[in-house]
Amino acid sequence: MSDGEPALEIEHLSTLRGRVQVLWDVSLRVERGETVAIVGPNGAGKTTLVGSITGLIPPKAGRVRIGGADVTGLSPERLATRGVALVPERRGIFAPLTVRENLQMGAYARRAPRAVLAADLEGVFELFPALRRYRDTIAGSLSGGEQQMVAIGRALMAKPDLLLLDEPSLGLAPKVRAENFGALARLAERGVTIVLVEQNLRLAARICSRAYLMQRGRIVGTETADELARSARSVYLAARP
Ligand SMILES: Nc1ncnc2c1ncn2[C@@H]1O[C@H](COP(=O)(O)OP(=O)(O)OP(=O)(O)O)[C@@H](O)[C@H]1O
Repeated sequence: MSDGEPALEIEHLSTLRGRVQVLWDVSLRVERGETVAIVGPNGAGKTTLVGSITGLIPPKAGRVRIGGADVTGLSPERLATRGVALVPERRGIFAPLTVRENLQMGAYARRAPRAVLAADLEGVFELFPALRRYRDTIAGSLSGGEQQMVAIGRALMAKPDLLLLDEPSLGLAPKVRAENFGALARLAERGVTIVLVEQNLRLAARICSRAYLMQRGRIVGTETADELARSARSVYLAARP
């Protein structure tokens, strides 16, 4: 990644799913060290946008730049070597492997010395103490929240320049959700660049400094964390009987 360039820059991205256009002229920019949310209702196109950034759903038009380098349409594997780590919706861990093996898989492309990898593993265990306890447990047998810790930990083992998370609050009980967002907040404080795709505005506002709002495949506005927290309150009040 070159100095001074934004961590992520998307310009005029349009993407089809089958024959249906799902993303329309999406542009956004995330500076290094920022934590930025992409929020919007079901079907707004958030997952498609993540897929277009990570090469799973190559765009029809537009550009994706990571640290100034054009990575449009690169495969997820190639993108991983450019410093982008994805925590996918529904987590995508290796269920038959142990927690430790899952975490080690995250570092496979790094060719770092053993001592460095051991220190990084220790860093993940410090962030998620539950994983230290379960390091030799089969990951598939853990709770949803713990599996998400594994997925985030695995992404961190890649030492990413950009951490992308797709709906990390999905389907989790409030307590473990709060724990996991606490860990993300600590990562944000340490200067990890985070792009968080989220439907839960209140949670997004807790860790992000600003947000892009998506609706029907377009970016329709931006909000600061305070504005986002206020919108979360008004959505909540509007939903009350
Ligand atoms: N394989 C597909 N073929 C055609 N249309 C699709 C396909 N997958 C998704 N879509 C449509 O694309 C639109 C955006 O979906 P996407 O999953 O990106 O939204 P989202 O904001 O991530 O929503 P969610 O929170 O439900 O995941 C939706 O209207 C959806 O119906």
